[in-house]
Amino acid sequence: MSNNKIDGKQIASQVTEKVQERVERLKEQGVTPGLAVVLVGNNPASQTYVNNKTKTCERLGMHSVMIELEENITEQELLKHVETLNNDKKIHGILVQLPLPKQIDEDRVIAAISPLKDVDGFHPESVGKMMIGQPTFLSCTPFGIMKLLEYSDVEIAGKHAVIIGRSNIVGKPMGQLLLQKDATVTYCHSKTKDLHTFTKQADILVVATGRAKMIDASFIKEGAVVIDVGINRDEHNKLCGDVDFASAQAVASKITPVPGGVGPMTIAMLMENTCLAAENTLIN
Ligand SMILES: NC(=O)C1=CN([C@@H]2O[C@H](COP(=O)(O)OP(=O)(O)OC[C@H]3O[C@@H](n4cnc5c(N)ncnc54)[C@H](OP(=O)(O)O)[C@@H]3O)[C@@H](O)[C@H]2O)C=CC1
Ligand SMILES: Nc1nc(=O)c2c([nH]1)NC[C@@H]1CN(c3ccc(C(=O)N[C@@H](CCC(=O)O)C(=O)O)cc3)C=[N+]21
Repeated sequence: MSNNKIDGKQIASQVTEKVQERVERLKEQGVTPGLAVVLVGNNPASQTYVNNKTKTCERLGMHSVMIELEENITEQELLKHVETLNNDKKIHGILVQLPLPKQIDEDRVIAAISPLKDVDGFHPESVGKMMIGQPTFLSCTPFGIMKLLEYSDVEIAGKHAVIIGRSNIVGKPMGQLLLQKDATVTYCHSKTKDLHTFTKQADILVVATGRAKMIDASFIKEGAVVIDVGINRDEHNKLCGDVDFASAQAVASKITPVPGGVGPMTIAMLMENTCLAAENTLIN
């Protein structure tokens, strides 16, 4: 199996093309969708993602602002910035890049973002709505993975989906979205005993652990679809996923690479969510 790579970059560009059309329609009605990205401190990896986000905005004709704040900012000061953005009519989406420095309570910052501008889908109101299947902003990475599966004609109903990782931003919402499409869902995490037993049953395996190349062919059932969320650096400082791609590709029916898999989809869905937030201002 050599032609089984899912091209996330290509699918992301199909998604952003549709977003671009919606941006043009919004502009005809006098609204330019605007995204604010808040970056605290100078983590070089975060800087790269944030730059990708603002560049994509510009390419699609959207308005974007980047707010860079000192590592030692207080929680109160950060909350003030969020409040200003909540009240800014030119801004439809707010993303506060995570993780935040330790003096800041992430939950409080996320809760301070207006749910109408919560394009990350991290606010408790958005998470709650997602859980009960009401329309809302969906967390960009799991949302992007659902699109990848859709564009790649992967059947979900009745399949056993195994998720490794249970973070609030990737693992947990991923399981919910797959459940809503009638998959049978199993969550694994660092306390899971005998991980192989579970992963070997997976028709769809989503890996989001942050452990470089931890999943090789021995964990994978012949013909499974493998989605690699991880973004790590290997021993040569090269970008790599949580899956050992060369090994896994030989047994998977379809597999996402890193880079060029889930990452570009996360950004595409952020653009779609920002566009939706702007459209909502015309309806409400
Ligand atoms: N491509 C993209 O767009 C994005 C990529 N990422 C990347 O995805 C990865 C995961 O991100 P995120 O969910 O935020 O990470 P977290 O660190 O928040 O969560 C990692 C999860 O993996 C579990 N885990 C860790 N080690 C093991 C192990 N050895 N066996 C089984 N489970 C394990 C943890 O278990 P426990 O809960 O028990 O600690 C935890 O639930 C990272 O590499 C991150 O950089 C993240 C967001 C977007
Ligand atoms: N509030 C918040 N929202 C996030 O969505 C969020 C976050 N915080 N913190 C960090 C993680 C990580 N994340 C990525 C997004 C895109 C790529 C991406 O575009 N990756 C490219 C490669 C990028 C590179 O070259 O480094 C790829 O996989 O092809 C990666 C990772 C979003 N996150």
